[in-house]
Amino acid sequence: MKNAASKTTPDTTFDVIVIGAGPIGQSVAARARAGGLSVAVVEKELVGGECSYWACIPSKAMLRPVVAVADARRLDGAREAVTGPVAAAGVFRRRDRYVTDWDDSGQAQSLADMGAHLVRGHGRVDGPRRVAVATPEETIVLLTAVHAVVVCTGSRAAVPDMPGIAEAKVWTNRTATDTATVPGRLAIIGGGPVGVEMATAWQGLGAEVTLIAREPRVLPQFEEFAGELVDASLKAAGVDVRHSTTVTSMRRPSPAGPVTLLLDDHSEIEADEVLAAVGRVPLTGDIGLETVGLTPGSWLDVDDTCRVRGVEGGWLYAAGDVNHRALLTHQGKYQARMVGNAIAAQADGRALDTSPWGRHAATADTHALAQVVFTDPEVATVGLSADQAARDGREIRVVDVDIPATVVGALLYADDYQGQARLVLDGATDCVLGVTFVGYGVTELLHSATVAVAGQVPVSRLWHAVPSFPTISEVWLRLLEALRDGERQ
Ligand SMILES: Cc1cc2nc3c(=O)[nH]c(=O)nc-3n(C[C@H](O)[C@H](O)[C@H](O)COP(=O)(O)OP(=O)(O)OC[C@H]3O[C@@H](n4cnc5c(N)ncnc54)[C@H](O)[C@@H]3O)c2cc1C
Ligand SMILES: NC(=O)c1ccc[n+]([C@@H]2O[C@H](COP(=O)([O-])OP(=O)(O)OC[C@H]3O[C@@H](n4cnc5c(N)ncnc54)[C@H](O)[C@@H]3O)[C@@H](O)[C@H]2O)c1
Repeated sequence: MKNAASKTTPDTTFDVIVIGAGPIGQSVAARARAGGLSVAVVEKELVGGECSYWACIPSKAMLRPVVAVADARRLDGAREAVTGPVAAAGVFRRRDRYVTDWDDSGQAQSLADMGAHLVRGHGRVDGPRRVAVATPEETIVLLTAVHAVVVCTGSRAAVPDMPGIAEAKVWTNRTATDTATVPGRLAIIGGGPVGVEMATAWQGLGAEVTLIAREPRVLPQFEEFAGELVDASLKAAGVDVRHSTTVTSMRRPSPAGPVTLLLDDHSEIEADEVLAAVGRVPLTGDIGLETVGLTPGSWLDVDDTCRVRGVEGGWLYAAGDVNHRALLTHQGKYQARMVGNAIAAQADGRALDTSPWGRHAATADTHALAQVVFTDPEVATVGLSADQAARDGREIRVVDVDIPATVVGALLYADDYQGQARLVLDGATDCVLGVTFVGYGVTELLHSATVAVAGQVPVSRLWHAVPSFPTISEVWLRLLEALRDGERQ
């Protein structure tokens, strides 16, 4: 791992201090600089964070070649051109290029270009408006913030507690995205986004993957049909998917030998590596929260402007994974824009607009959260699922369409298209509350749905948004027709 040279400044008072230079910290810095404020950014590892080097970027760099080959295999005429397996070495080279060989000098330069001061080292809050940075040179740099400190320290992989797990040396998202050899057999614990994406990638790269999901289906937090379609496709690709199954212990008697996993049904699985994909833990254990009356190790509880609750003076903010609102890069960057704008507005003496959908309220986190899971088929979803809307006590209308049965553009895209779409409407206003698409090539459709949900577009107006023929986006028309046909019955 290479680090760009450290650069601190003699001036230790800044308008804003950001702890953590992942995508979210960088975005806060950019907005605060755009608002005319001076900014220090503290980073203990690589500028760019988990997302750039061990999460979004490397995982998608590895998945795209796997899915491109699968796409070709779904087309008569193109299928014949695929004459061998995915070349893992080429995929790893591609990934290494996208993570710039884990060298952050380019991203450090971007911070410098925006006029933010990078301080390399471990940052800790040190009482009100102060941050102490333990530098690699073993000095302490004390920084003072005039307006705000923003915690953007992100999260790390959770590792389940069970006998034998320490000796088994399990993979986390880091190993799963920076390893350059394909294990013969890979067992994955957890059927969330990390579990299903990594199962897709590593099975595609040649490993024999077993996916162990605690719930009755994978992707339990999404619409039921999403989990079912992804589940079926993983099985069709050769993944051994076990549902409603828990690993109770594991043993790896020899460090270079295989791992044996004991399951709750008393059966055993042998694997060469095991990936823990069971969620995240906040990186707040050692950032000085106790100096301002907060609990170390906890997710930071924030309001809609991402200001941390319970801190006198309101100078502490938290954005990105660390506040647990939405563990996604784009949603965190959205929060960062709110935070940067709010701090700049307050520094200027301007009032904040914190009303729902206001300029300084991250309303989309709760009402228009968008996410794509890059499996094959992909899952693209925004807003509320039918279950979430019902749990909120809303009166809703739900309509589903079978994409290959109704959308010719989908069939032109893939000869054996698999997919489904769901529209969730507010029964009182007929506005779009949520949309889920599952299918090949649906990722780029998602933003149409995001605009409809965030814009609270009513169905009557959607009829005037005419999708082009013959594209997969004609699924919108089929959803409206299914809704109208349902009304006639
Ligand atoms: C395998 C995987 C794939 C993913 N894919 C996607 C995807 O496709 N799309 C998507 O939207 N999201 C994806 N995510 C989620 C995404 O990675 C996170 O939501 C995102 O990284 C959060 O950004 P962040 O800036 O809050 O935290 P991070 O990216 O974790 O950055 C935090 C930074 O803070 C630094 N830091 C921590 N503590 C300190 C300290 N005390 N002092 C100084 N610096 C500190 C860290 O070194 C790090 O650089 C994925 C996650 C995983 C695990
Ligand atoms: N494309 C994307 O947007 C993308 C991709 C990867 C990750 N992410 C984000 O990163 C975060 C982490 O993802 P994740 O999949 O690790 O977490 P997750 O919390 O979304 O899913 C983890 C799954 O593991 C299960 N689990 C928990 N403990 C377990 C145990 N001991 N044994 C078996 N199963 C167990 C959970 O029930 C859950 O289904 C999520 O918020 C996710 O949205 C996003």
